[in-house]
Order: sequence, then structure tokens, then C-alpha cells
Amino acid sequence: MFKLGVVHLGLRNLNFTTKTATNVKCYTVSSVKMDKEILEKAKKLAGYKAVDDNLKSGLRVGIGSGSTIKYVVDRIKELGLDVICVPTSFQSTQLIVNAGLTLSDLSRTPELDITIDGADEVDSQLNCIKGGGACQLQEKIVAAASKRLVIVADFTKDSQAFGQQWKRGIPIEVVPMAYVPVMNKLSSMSLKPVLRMAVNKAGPVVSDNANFIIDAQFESISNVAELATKIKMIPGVVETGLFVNMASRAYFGQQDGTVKERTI
Ligand SMILES: O=C(CO)[C@H](O)[C@H](O)COP(=O)(O)O
Repeated sequence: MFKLGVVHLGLRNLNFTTKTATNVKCYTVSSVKMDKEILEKAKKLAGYKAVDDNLKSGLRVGIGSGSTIKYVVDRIKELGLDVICVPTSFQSTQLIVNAGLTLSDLSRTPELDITIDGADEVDSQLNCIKGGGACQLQEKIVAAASKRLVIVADFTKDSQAFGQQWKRGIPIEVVPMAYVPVMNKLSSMSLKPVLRMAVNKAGPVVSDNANFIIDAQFESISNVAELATKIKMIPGVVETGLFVNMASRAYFGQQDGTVKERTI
């Protein structure tokens, strides 16, 4: 008898069918490999095109976080663009430094021409859910200091409405001593909060800013801006992963080798 199974690949689920326990492993490995290759190609397409279309030497650029941003940094390096880079996390600082690009910060470069960043889900209005990598606080600060925010993502992030693609909820950064009352408040708002736990460490994920991350799962969101404000108003919440009316353009790498653009 055929069974339906699910493989967890990072933040994504892959469906697969299998006949017996013995061929599960075989089918799973090839599915994961295939999926990973397709996604990496899509991320690279988006990252490269965003750089080609939007960057030139002399610009002050916010560098987002996540796996897609790697391709943005690769392309900047490949083209030899002389840009000033402001990171959004420890990971993004490493990418900039390792690529030999000019590293700055918001103290020295408080106004940026553009930020390019990834996203976990992008809706039809270019509102984003971010923070799958727990970097949303610095990402939002850097994006807010930029004239434009451009999103780079693979096709799995492209949605009409939140929750169609991203099932892990809204990442919310909280001060550690406040996490229980914050979770209680979120529950009273019909959200399902889960404290994000670390993988290779006992206990919770600790952000670059020494805070905890709560993932607030939801059924549907009718008014994103209102929800973002309500969550932000809870004492102890430092920042939410809802980026409302911030992005002006998104590039989605497709499976067929093209890049879909959305601009508002
Ligand atoms: O918000 C983020 C990190 O906090 C990332 O930009 C987001 O999770 C997308 O990551 P990836 O490019 O790996 O899909």
C-alpha cells in the first residue's frame, strides 16, 4: 500500500510516496537533493537579477540575512561593485567580510540607498513575513534606514495571502524575561505561540540581540498592519517579522530559469 509522507527540509515540506519501509530512504534522499538543487538555482537567479537591476558602484547597501542573500553578495563581488555594505546580522557581516566588500554600520552610514533582503513569505502587496533565521530586528532597522527595500526569494515564498506558503507563523523577538506573558497575550489574540527551540544547543534560540524568538502561528490575517501594531504594543516584544508596506519590489526565481518580478 502507498503511504503519504513528509520530509522536513529546513523550513519546507516535501511530499513523497513510498511502497515499503526499505525504499523510503532511497526516495527521500533523491527528492530532497532534487528539491534543494531547484531551490538553490531559483535563489541564485533572484539574487543575481536583483543586483544587476538595482546596484551600481557608489551606493550604500543594506545586506539582508538568510540563504538567498549569499547570492546577492556573490554577484556584488563578481561584478566588482564598489558599494558600502551595512549588515543585518552576524551571518550577513560574515558574508560581507568574507567577500572582501566594504563593511559599515548604521553609526557611520545611517542612510542607505537600498536594502536587498530575503523573505519567508511575500503577499500580493509585497508585505513580508521575515525572521525565519531570527534576524528580523536588525533587518527591519536597516530596511527602515533605506530608501528602498528589494526582496529576493525563490518561488516557494510567493503568495497572494499570508499562510498560503509559510506555515511556521510570525517570528516575534521578545525580551527573555517577558516570554511567558507575551505568549499568553498572543494566545488571547487567537494566535498559537511557540517558543523557538535551538537545534545544537539546549534551550531556546537566542537572537543576535540576546533575545528569544516566539513563532506565532495563525489561521488567517485579515488586516496585516493592524496585527503588526497590536503585537508590537505588547510589553516585552522587541520586533515582529511582519514587514508591512516596506518593500517596493520582489524578485522570485522560478523553476524554469526565469525570474518573476513584482513591483508596487
Ligand atoms: O528573514 C530572514 C532571516 O531572519 C531571511 O531573510 C528569511 O528567513 C529568508 O531566508 P532564506 O533566504 O534562507 O529563505
